Amino acid sequence: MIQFQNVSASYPDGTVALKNISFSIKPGVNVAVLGESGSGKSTLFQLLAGLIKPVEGVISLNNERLHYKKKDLHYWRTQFGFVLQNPDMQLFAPSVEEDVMYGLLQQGQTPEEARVKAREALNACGVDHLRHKPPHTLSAGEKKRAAIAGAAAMNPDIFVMDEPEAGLDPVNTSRLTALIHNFHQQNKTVICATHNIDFAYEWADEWLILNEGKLLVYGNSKHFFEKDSLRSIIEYPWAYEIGRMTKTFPLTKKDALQQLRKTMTKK
Ligand SMILES: Nc1ncnc2c1ncn2[C@@H]1O[C@H](COP(=O)(O)OP(=O)(O)OP(=O)(O)O)[C@@H](O)[C@H]1O
Repeated sequence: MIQFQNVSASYPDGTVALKNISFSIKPGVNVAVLGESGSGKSTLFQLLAGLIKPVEGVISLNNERLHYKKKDLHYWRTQFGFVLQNPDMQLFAPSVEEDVMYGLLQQGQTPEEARVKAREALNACGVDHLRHKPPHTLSAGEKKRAAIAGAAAMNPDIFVMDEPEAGLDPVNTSRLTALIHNFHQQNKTVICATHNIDFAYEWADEWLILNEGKLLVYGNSKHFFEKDSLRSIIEYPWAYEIGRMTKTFPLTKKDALQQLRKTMTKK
């Protein structure tokens, strides 16, 4: 279980990016982190990665508090797979395959084992054909998928992804959704910041909404969108809206489209 207890964070220039945030995320849950630009999503992820320290409050995983000594941080980070907002910050090896293998080799795996796992992850993310290319020559969407493959290859319990769908075309966004469902089946926790609520609606169990550095609401999918008061803050997923109109509440875009077709044919 990941816990934030009264966590506040600020930057050296004095910007207070998060104010007194508390929440708990149970293992195996998919959480969508939403909020306007500048609301504090990336700051929350930097805190989770131990890249910045809170000015107040406690961050813990399975009741173990995050400490900032090099050894503690190293252990903490082995439990997470991070996908940063900007993949250029993450990809550095001469080839995509070497990049994905890097973390595995650091773990002490043999080059043979590392290559097999890297190929599996690259395949799952649809970038195996790019494995020999230098990462900087990839398109933005390809870089993103290579970075996701790097995290997936390490088989962490928790994935933390900052706008992983940004720059992906619809086919690759669907692939990413399938990958998240796959992680879910393996009881992994997925925490994902996104501006695309329709993408999140396909996989999120819980929703965490930030507004100007404050935690506005944390709720589960079942009743989350029934609160009409949230309409002034977020755009509702279109699949939910169709479900509400037709009183069917489908969960997937495919179901929603089918429902819409049925309703249109009746008329
Ligand atoms: N290095 C920094 N130094 C000073 N202020 C920062 C720094 N990084 C972020 N901020 C500020 O902290 C606040 C939260 O920023 P953050 O990047 O966490 O927002 P975000 O919700 O991830 O935004 P976006 O959706 O645009 O990625 C903003 O006011 C931002 O200007």
